[in-house]
Amino acid sequence: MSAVNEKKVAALEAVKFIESGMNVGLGTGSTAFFMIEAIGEMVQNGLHIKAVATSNETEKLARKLGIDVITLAQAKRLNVTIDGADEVDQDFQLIKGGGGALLREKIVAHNSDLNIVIADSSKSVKKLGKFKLPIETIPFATQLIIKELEGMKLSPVQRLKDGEHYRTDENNDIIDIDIWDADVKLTTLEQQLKTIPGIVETGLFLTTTNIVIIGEGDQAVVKKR
Ligand SMILES: O=C[C@H](O)[C@H](O)[C@H](O)COP(=O)(O)O
Repeated sequence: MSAVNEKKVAALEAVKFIESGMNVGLGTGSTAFFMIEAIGEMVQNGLHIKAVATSNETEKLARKLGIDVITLAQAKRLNVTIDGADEVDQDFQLIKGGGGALLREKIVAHNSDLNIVIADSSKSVKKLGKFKLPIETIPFATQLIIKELEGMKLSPVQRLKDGEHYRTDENNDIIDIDIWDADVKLTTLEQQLKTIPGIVETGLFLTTTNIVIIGEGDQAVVKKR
């Protein structure tokens, strides 16, 4: 079975956790797409939920499918959030942000009682870091942060789109860094990065995930923390 279908297998398992009356966080990306599509269908069939979107793209899709989208402030707290990941390890740690949505995704995950991550089997790794870690930076500081990250031997590369600097929904930059050979623990690395002024957030999600659902062929493998 192709990776695209494994994404759908994981997504369809995850939406079983959703019940009427819930506030639901909607992730971003090609895996989250299948989850949003499934929720749209459930709403058509009578499910009543309110949703908070982690990106403009997700919000647009959700509204198109008839899902009631509210702000995080209106929701106050989320019952469950379902989101994708670029990599997930055995300890429920993630790299996210390949699609540039890491900042809102991390805020939504932090404000959610239950965080479910869905992925195809290619995303499941023993060690995080083959995927370059995205970090979101304030444009005013980006070039100096790149110099600092070069000094930390993290091979920073500013993300581009159509030859221009990529801009997030919050109008920030993304720098992708190589953490594969970083000789510090991920928690330490996260702390080090967050102390650099101008780094708004990193794509390391180390503690928020409660459930990981991996599509393996036509099976959904559910792992609970
Ligand atoms: O910024 C994007 C998000 O973190 C996505 O959830 C992540 O990049 C995985 O995306 P996809 O499901 O398209 O591989």
